[in-house]
Amino acid sequence: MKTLIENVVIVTMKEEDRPYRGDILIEGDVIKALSPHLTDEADERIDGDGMVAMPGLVNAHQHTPMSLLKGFSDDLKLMDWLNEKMLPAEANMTPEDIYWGAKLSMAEMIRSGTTSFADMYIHMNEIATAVAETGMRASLTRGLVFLENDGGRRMEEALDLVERWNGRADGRITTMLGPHAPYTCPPDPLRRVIKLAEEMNLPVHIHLAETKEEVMVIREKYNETPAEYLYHAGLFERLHVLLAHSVHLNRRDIGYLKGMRGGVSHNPVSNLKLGCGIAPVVDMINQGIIVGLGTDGSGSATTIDMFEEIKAATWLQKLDYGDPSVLPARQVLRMATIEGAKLLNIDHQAGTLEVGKKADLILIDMKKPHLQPIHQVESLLVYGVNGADVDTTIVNGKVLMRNRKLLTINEEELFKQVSVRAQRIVENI
Ligand SMILES: N[C@@H](CCSC[C@H]1O[C@@H](n2cnc3c(=O)[nH]cnc32)[C@H](O)[C@@H]1O)C(=O)O
Ligand SMILES: [Zn+2]
Repeated sequence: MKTLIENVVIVTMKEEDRPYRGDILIEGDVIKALSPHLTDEADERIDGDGMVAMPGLVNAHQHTPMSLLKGFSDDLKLMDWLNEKMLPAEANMTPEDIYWGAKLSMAEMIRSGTTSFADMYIHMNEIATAVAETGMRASLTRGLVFLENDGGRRMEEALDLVERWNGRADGRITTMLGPHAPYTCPPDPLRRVIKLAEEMNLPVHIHLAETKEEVMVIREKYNETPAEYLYHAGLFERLHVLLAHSVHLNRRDIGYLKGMRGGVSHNPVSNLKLGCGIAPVVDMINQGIIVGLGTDGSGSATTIDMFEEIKAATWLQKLDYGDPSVLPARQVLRMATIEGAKLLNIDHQAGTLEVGKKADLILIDMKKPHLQPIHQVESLLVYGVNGADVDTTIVNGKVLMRNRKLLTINEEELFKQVSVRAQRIVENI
């Protein structure tokens, strides 16, 4: 199958490239050619006039089934929100609920230009099934909490996910191990997970230093900062690690992360809404730490439109530094694409438009009052575009949305399922 996208403004997101008008040839699941003018025959042609083509966005931190909990308990502090609302609601969720909640998030992500995501949750078999069906690319993790017991069952589920799904769905699914956070993982189980991840050659996905409260709790328990705690457990020695949040890091903490494999998912909308603070994004980047963007679950962020994260990320750093030149448009776009792909360990496949990479790309319709005229495409992509401007979403060479119509998800059925399920889940909370 060959698809030719013609006469489109191409933003490759490669360091050395600048936007240019041209054609893109997709053959099977890969980008076969990118050029100002192609003359190839194709089975399908897409007229790209008035559109911008860019790499699909990478959402580096998600809890997809939490879409069922959006708007249910806003304006609370993180620990109250988590312990009193989210965890009891999660206890009421059946595997089928998880499947539909995950699908709801995927519908929203495809609609707003996200092509891959990193997910940490429960009932991962159902999430993986939804990924296989919707056609997205994902890195999946069973969250591991070791508070009231040794987490044995959770560990078994984590390994079951790896065994069943790593490398599956045409290679679109990969897996990580997911010790949930410093405050839910005591030293012994944390070290066990680290050792296992090293033996199995799996990356690790974990929350870090999201709130001031967390810093206090870890100080009381271990007389360390959360970053020190992970460092001394050996997390940054060999493993590829995806750290979510990393809001409250001091200079020494950033030093511990320096040179690590993997990096940080910055989730500014969730941090803003939960009043967590402003992550030291520019300081981390200056130390060579890779920083990508994520939404966190819709339970906290409400919407999972990565274009909102793009705006929030750059606005926050500009405000924090009192300097509009920090995190310029191009850099924040790279965070949402290639840097995120590095975090998911899929940068050999995704994150830029390049011949030989998988065809994960989006077309953005610029024929809108808020996106005309076009002086600098990259500036408009950051400060102007929102998720609803995405016209077409392609993952692994397959078109998942065209002219804003979803092709792998039946939305009518989806909305029916989620409204009934969402009601039931929160009934007694
Ligand atoms: N609670 C599960 C395991 C963790 S899955 C991932 C967890 O992260 C939780 N979560 C979602 N957003 C956040 C956040 O911002 N910080 C910390 N945890 C979060 C979410 O509610 C979910 O429980 C169990 O008992 O087996
Ligand atoms: Zn999270």
